Amino acid sequence: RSAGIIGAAFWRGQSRLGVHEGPDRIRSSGLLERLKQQGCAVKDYGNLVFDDVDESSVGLLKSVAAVGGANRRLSEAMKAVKMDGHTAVMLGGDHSLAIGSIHGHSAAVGELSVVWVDAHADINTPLTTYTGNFHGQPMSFLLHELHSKVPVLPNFSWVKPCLSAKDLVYIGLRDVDPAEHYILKMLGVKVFSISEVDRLGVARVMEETCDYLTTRGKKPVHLSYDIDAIDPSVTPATGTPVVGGLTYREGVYITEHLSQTGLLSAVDLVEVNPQLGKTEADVQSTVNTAVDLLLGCFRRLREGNHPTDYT
Ligand SMILES: N[C@@H](CCCCC(O)O)C(=O)O
Ligand SMILES: [Mn+2]
Ligand SMILES: [Mn+2]
Repeated sequence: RSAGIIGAAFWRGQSRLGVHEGPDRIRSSGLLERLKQQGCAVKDYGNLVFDDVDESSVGLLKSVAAVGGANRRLSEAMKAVKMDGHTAVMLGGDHSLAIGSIHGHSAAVGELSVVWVDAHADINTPLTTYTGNFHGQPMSFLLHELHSKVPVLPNFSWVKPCLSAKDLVYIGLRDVDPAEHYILKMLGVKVFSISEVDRLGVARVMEETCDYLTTRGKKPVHLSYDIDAIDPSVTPATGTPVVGGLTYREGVYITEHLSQTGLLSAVDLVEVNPQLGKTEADVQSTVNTAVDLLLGCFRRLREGNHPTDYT
């Protein structure tokens, strides 16, 4: 297995400064070295350089052209990493980056499944959002079923919907807007909210997630992991924390399980904001958890591991 790392130091999908420091902070905590130590080949594609575009708003929508431009650049980069044969790792940056990440992944592999691990559904449209923050809207640009609900926006005309609602599963939802809840119900999207995690346990959630996604054939899986899915007591350094989240153990189990399917083709790790930890320990706990989640995506098991070239 090999990992292709892309840093997307982008924050204009939301309004709290600092999330652009995520990629370098995750790297400096030893992600690449730890991946190599566990037998994974690693290629670091560095941090994307985003053109300066006007950050003007369109009505409530903030930094529209900047978000569209950054995601177009990311989409091109993701496609290139996948064409190079790696499992792609996109380090955010805010969750609006999932637009480019999933779009570029799909440009390389065609049809894919998405597992979205998050406290939030991020499925507002530009017309239902009440904050204007694009990190709450990425899914609306990606789903075929919502295409007619998304208005034409500057720097977004390159985005082509690339995901069907039946190929999407949410895990960890606990802060969903009414409009989002209506959309999820209307489209019949598969959701394992935190209540289902409580009711079923994470092992059953993952079994059902994988059964659901593979009934119509095995597609490459795109795991979009928002660090705020994890409980804020573990990962406080993030922009939209919500109490009652996944434990560290549940969070890592999700990645161990998906890694063992052999279908994991790209991972986003977003919304780590080093400026939002009250203490350095808060930041380190958040970043360490992000690194451990990513290591779990590349076959690290908590039971222990040894080099495959041992007999
Ligand atoms: N639903 C809220 C909060 C979104 C949180 C975004 C995060 O999950 O990436 C909004 O639309 O602004
Ligand atoms: Mn979130
Ligand atoms: Mn999110």
